[in-house]
Amino acid sequence: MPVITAARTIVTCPGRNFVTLKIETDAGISGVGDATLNGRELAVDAYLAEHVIPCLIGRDAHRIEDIWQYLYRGAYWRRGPVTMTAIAAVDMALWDIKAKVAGLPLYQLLGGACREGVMVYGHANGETVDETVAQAADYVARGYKAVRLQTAVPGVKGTYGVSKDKMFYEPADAALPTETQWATEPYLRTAPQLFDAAREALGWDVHLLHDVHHRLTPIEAGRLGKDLEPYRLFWMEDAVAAENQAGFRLIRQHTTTPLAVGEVFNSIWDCKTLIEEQLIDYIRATVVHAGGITHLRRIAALADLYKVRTGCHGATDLSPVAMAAALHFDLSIPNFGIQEYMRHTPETDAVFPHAYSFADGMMHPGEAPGLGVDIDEDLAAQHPYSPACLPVARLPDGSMTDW
Ligand SMILES: O=C(O)C(=O)C[C@H](O)[C@H](O)CO
Ligand SMILES: [Mg+2]
Repeated sequence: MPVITAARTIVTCPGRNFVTLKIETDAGISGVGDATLNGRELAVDAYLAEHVIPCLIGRDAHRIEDIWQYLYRGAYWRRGPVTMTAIAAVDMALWDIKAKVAGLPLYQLLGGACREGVMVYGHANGETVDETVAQAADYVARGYKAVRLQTAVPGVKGTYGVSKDKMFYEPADAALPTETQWATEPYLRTAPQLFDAAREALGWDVHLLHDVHHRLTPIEAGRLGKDLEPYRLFWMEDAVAAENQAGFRLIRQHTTTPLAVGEVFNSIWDCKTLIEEQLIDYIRATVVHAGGITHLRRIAALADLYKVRTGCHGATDLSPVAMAAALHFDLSIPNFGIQEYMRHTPETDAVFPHAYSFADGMMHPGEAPGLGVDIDEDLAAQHPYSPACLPVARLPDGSMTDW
């Protein structure tokens, strides 16, 4: 059995902040796990360093489930994004070690491939409907089978999802939260125009997705879902604040547009009602924020009973370590739906050399043993941590709303 001899976190900022956990064993084999919680990176770093790492030393690295239970139950204060991101990092690193010891890519240990590749969606965004549709066309030309479209709402400064840097959208942009605006009525008028233009230009052979980013009330979301029905979206994401799960019952009564939610969920308990009552179609809980591969497999198994498919979060704040873990998971589960894929910058890719690849709209984790991703610690050290927060949003009258 490989015994855990040391563990440490590496905080680096190759364009954006990432926290990586590295666990070492007496077998000379180490594993990596992503511990990045966007805008709150140092909270997880401290949680790992102060409360988790001391508990790992001397344990059998192969006992993944037992260590998961030990950390989850042992905290007494269960769940929450900081705790579950820390546990996720440990879990990913232990699966990495186990698969390296076996000499197999991780997906083989998870039951083997259920499909040839993982369908991903990219992000198209623009200041105008035309610019956004042109961006989407660019993604289609690059082989993408699915594209998320977000366009600026006229008169709304800093509309969610619209960025100057088209390829590497990163909302955590300042040491203190940037103030953006939100106005629901113009948004509800603009979104159907966007998808009308998109279908007109792109046709029907590409999946179109949209993220509402928690902005609407349930009845507004029902109206938007209904207005978008003619354009046959793959999904409408985060239509209401995810805490208000009863809101999804109301949305369901009004629209057949498929619903996705869950990027901010951190445990199966967040997903349970929505899945069991079949209030959603895609669960977006992700490997780094929902307790790692061990816990996400449990969520996917529950979802499979109700024909709910996965659509894991995959924004750039998930490091290449989490991206690799997600791809092994996606390849191995029966009820995979789609995987979000926002490309990392070349600086990030250099710090995290990886085996996964993209071709023709599909990704594959590769055949390297383990997760197939590493961290170049010398290079990481050249990019020191730089504080960056997610934005906040205000309504036209100045009151705070959900970002
Ligand atoms: O990728 C998405 O769907 C998002 O909503 C991106 C989030 O705003 C981002 O990951 C927050 O850290
Ligand atoms: Mg989202």
